[in-house]
Amino acid sequence: MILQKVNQPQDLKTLTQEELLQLAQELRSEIIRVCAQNGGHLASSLGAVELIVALHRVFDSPRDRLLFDVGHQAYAHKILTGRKEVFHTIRQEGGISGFTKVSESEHDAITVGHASTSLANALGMAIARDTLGENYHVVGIIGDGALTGGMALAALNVIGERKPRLLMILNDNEMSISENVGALNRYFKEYQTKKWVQDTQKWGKQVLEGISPRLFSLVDRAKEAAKLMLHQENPFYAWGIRYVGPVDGHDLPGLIHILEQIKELDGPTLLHIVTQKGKGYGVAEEDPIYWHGPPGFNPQKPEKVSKGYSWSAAFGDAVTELAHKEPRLFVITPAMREGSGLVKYSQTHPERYLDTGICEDVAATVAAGMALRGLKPVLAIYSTFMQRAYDQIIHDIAIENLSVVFAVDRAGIVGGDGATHNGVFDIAYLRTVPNVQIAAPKDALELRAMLKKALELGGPIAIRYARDNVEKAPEGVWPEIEWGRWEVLKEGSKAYILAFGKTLKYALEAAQDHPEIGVINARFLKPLDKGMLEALALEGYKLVTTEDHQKMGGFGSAVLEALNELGLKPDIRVLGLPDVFFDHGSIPRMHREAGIDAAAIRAALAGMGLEVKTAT
Ligand SMILES: CC(=O)c1sc(CCOP(=O)(O)OP(=O)(O)O)c(C)[n+]1Cc1cnc(C)nc1N
Ligand SMILES: [Mg+2]
Repeated sequence: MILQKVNQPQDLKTLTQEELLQLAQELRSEIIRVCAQNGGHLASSLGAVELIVALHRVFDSPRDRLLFDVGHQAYAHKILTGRKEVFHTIRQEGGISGFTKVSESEHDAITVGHASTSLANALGMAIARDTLGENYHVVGIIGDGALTGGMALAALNVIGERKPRLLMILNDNEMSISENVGALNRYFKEYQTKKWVQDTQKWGKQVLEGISPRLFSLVDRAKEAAKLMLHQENPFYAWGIRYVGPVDGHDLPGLIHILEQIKELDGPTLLHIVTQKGKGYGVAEEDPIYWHGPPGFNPQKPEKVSKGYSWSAAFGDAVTELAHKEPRLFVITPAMREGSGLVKYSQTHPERYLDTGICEDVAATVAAGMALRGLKPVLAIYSTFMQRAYDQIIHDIAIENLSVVFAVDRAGIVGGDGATHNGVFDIAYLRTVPNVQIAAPKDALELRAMLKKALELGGPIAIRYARDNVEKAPEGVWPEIEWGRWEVLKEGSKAYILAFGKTLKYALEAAQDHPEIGVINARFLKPLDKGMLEALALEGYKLVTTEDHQKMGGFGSAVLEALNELGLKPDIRVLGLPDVFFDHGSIPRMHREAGIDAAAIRAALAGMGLEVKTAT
């Protein structure tokens, strides 16, 4: 086993070409083995194995800085940089992160999880290096999906003007999570498949390698330059960035050779490599969408497993049905078709579906344009990724009170993806925006009622739901809902728990066998049900609010502000996430630690003088 001899990147420098090829295979096997037990970003990491081996062969991490965009494809990088003994803990409770993370290793140049940040970060590092008179390489590694993000494209614009010594590697597998989209993606697809590019590459390489590698490399570079000239419409040419490629991203000797050739070039260079997502593992090559991020599986007999009926599926079913009745409904996703439950919708209503690529800001403002011209856009977006559209929500949608429905998925702590993916800030940043309304359904039926009502009401409305399973609602059923009214689920004689969203299940658990404790489905946060709140306070009930969101600025804050406006001071406790980031791990454990679960609710009630069983 070669991997036994490799603990740090410098151990690659002495390996022969055969040993490096063997190492790549061993890395692949280890990634498959660990993803089979833990789940994880299998297909992306398999596709980046040769690239990562070549990078650590040619460059000197941690002196040289390797920045992985999104960071989900970096499993081989983690194994090669001193973490092979703990790689089996990836994404697990107390284990290493599933993305690169600065605090985890000196070899992890950036902490990531959101796409499209690597190039701007790399530019910053290159400028710092040059300003401080230091000397090391900065390499940004970005996928074709991440390159659809505005941040990445804008960074190229600055890089091409400033022209620092910087290497960018476009890992082009034509996939985001779904098939990749966008004009740039289409251009490269044509460009790569241009017959003459492929033929010249293949023929040229065979003939010239027979003569002399030195001659080959000279001609190889001449051909690159010629191609660039021939392809003046090549967008990188316009950006003032030297473009090299496309080259085979699985040809390890070829990658090492070309990286050595371009490593010392001055100015910004983009190396375009073509890879296969899922490379080396049949099922993942055939279906890189499912195997982008599978749960655990049997490595000998890998099969797709259903993860149950989720909130995303409930949303997808509802919006697919609604679109039959509402011809102006139009659904937008920023590159999360599968994650947002939109596969069926996209097949049923392709003419009213748009995948913008990984650009949530663009998606939000496209929705604004649609609303301005008579459509009823529904933007399906994860809470965490909606952070990328904050200004657009204010500037392009809320000021004019445009009718955009935000189907906010993954609201709350999400588990394996950790701090970069938790959806725990959206209430705070949405509720301060005038005209925006915020609701959280308790089940799939209430989701349908809210979606339908939101489309009727108009204005910017966010309907948020967690990364969780939910009971399927019957087709064709569209209940009415009294907008802005909370729902008493359980009467209480002394206290009420006001639960917003996912914590409702904890509230019901806490109130079980306690006739003195009532439970309210506080499903509307903006507008808050001030009438019910006032009545509860005036009647002297003790109150506890709960939410799977930062305590600061969340649902509880809204309740306290309302009570203050009403001039009421009931005995109240606000339970929410503390002012820290939650890493990857078990959601129930993090909820327990955060103090928002049933035990925490009972402890709060006990602290207010109620006789409750505190052990649940
Ligand atoms: C992990 C995660 O959240 C991923 S990985 C991924 C596809 C990236 O495609 P790319 O071509 O860059 O890489 P590839 O998988 O190797 O093909 C998306 C859209 N996401 C979700 C997502 C959405 N939006 C933003 C801003 N960031 C992320 N990370
Ligand atoms: Mg890709």
